[in-house]
Amino acid sequence: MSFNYHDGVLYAEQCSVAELAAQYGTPLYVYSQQQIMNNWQQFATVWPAPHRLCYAVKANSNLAVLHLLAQLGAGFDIVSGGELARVIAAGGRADRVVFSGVAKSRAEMAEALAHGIYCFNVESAAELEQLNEVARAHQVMAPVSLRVNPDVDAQTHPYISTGLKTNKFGIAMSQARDIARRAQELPNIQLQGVDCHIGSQILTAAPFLDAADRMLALIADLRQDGIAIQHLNMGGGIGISYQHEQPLDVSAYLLELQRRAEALGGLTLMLEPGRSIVGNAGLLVTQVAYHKAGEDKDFLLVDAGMNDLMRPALYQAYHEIIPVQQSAASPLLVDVVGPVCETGDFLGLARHLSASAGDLLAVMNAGAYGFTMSSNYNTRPRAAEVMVIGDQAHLIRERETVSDLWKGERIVEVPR
Ligand SMILES: Cc1ncc(COP(=O)(O)O)c(C=O)c1O
Ligand SMILES: N[C@@H](CCCC[NH3+])C(=O)O
Repeated sequence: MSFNYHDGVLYAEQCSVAELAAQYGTPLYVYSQQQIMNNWQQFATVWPAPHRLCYAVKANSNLAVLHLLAQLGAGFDIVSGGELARVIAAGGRADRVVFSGVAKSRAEMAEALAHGIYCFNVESAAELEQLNEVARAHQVMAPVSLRVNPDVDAQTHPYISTGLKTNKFGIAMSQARDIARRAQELPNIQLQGVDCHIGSQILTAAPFLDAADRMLALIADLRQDGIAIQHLNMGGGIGISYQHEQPLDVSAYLLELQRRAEALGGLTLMLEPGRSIVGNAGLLVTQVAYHKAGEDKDFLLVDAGMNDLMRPALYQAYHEIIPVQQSAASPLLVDVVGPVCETGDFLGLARHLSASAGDLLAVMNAGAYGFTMSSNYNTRPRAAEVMVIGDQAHLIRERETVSDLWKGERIVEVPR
């Protein structure tokens, strides 16, 4: 791991987290470049070409993170025109981009066609028809993968489960053959593959392999219908350890996927990992503003809130919270809560910590869906982000200033 204690002080690679907080202020996101690279290699070493890894940009879309992954040879899974623009700005290759999302606009389709992306992961019959129209208007062929909903239970939090037929995502398995046939008929659609994504923070291989079997059976059916399918994209979703969970063995999963796909033959495999690439490579540093002794329990009131890290409030997600400077004082039972005016504004409940005003805490495993889900609620500027490379720290996003937050707003005079 790239975050370790030395003489009681937390380090990110060879940089003291306390010194980073002193230099850049808090709340502060700190990422380890080495950890991102290690996570990437874990996939890349067992995934020989032509198989392709498309990093899910939504997990962490900082340009420095995207640039690093582009240099490592990554493709990118995007869900908006904004994410496409980020990939391009970071030096990513458009021809390695796959475009997911249930409600792509015409403008987003046109933009992605102009850049020559690898394919659109199409999620409905209506989207397919619209994409054909947009491609025809631009006199190009639109490369397409059909995102199918395999109806498997990913056994994860209901808000991040996407592969059940009650979820909004993907084309129902029962409609996939008809829609594939329609794709063949449409003059500006080039059907290349099929994909699925069953959910996120999945800790066992079983739901993935169950989905893979269903997708492979579909590919066999489509081929029987005379429809050539060249790739199978199994999406992202590989979980990480936030508490003491045992995550699945990535290489074993990838090898088993390859083994099952080889039985069918002629398939390029793709994945869209997000969290498993950046999740454990980031932490959020926050400073304790006050210690409040309550009647029933104590609170540590800190300067990071749900607007900085939304996962605890939104999913009751657990993030380990540790002191930046270890102390010998005996820990107290506390709720670690933010400054936002919401009861759901907590980073951790019922934790054993000894910390007082001015002390720094690190919220661990915050590299994925941390900064990207942050907001300006309560007119709070978003945190700065720092990338650590060995003993060097690089400011990769400045803290917002308050006046940034009303850019574009207009005062309207009240009629007299
Ligand atoms: C279509 C798609 N692909 C990939 C991902 C990345 O998932 P994860 O970060 O769990 O790997 C997501 C998010 O859940 C997604 O919706
Ligand atoms: N945002 C979720 C992950 C899933 C999002 C993408 N489908 C999280 O923080 O865990």
